Amino acid sequence: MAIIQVSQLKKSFGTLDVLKNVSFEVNRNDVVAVIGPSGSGKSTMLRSLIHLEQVNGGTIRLLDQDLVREGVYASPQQIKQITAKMGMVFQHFNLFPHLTVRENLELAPRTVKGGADEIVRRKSAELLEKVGLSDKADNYPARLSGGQKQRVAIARALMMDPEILLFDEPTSALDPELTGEVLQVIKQLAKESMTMMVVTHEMGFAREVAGKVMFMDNGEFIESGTPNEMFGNPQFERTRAFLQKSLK
Ligand SMILES: Nc1ncnc2c1ncn2[C@@H]1O[C@H](COP(=O)(O)OP(=O)(O)OP(=O)(O)O)[C@@H](O)[C@H]1O
Repeated sequence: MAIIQVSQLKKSFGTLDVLKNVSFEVNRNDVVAVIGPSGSGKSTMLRSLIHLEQVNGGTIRLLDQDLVREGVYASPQQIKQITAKMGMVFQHFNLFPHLTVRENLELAPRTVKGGADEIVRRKSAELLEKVGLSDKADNYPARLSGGQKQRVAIARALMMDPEILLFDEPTSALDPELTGEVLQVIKQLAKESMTMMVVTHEMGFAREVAGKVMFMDNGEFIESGTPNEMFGNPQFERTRAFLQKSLK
């Protein structure tokens, strides 16, 4: 069942048409890798899904509710309610530098959801264990490696029990030797059937973990298919040309 349904999405920044006509669906439990050249609109598409960008036209239906239908947005209250079921992980982590790792995890559940202290504390401990960072709970982000920061960011997103997780180039800011630990956490989430869209330049990850790969170019999805189709089938010419160029 499709829990992300997007049709004819359009987004411009001034005179620059960044999303020209974006349509796609993602089913529950799918892991989708979004690939494509720099500037093609991948981040803007992802940010539009969680209402960090306001689109100029088209429809985004999430978990059977319209965030925006033919360019008309739901009420602020409905938008809040819909986007509360989604989590996002950013390229540059976006952790609060003045809060410890544990406080980063617990801030939103306490303030937004008004969670009981003990339950929130238990959950943050569980999630830090899940991402292998139990011993860093009282550290400030500045004391962590990039890979550790990104694992904290993932744990923080999970604190809100999202039904959909969006990742915007989660390993692009990391030294190559630190990408593995982050990809491992995402792989584990895939095993647990989390619905995920991952904008990535890591073709190995797309091949290994994603059930579907979507190739965006110039504000549109041009080709999509299973990793085997996309990376092996000459029919997907545009993707193949992009891969050849990006491997050079
Ligand atoms: N807030 C903004 N204001 C003006 N232009 C923007 C803004 N955000 C993005 N753009 C422009 O929109 C285009 C698409 O950007 P976007 O970040 O979505 O591409 P991308 O495919 O994610 O690229 P990359 O792989 O380099 O991250 C780029 O030309 C970018 O400069």
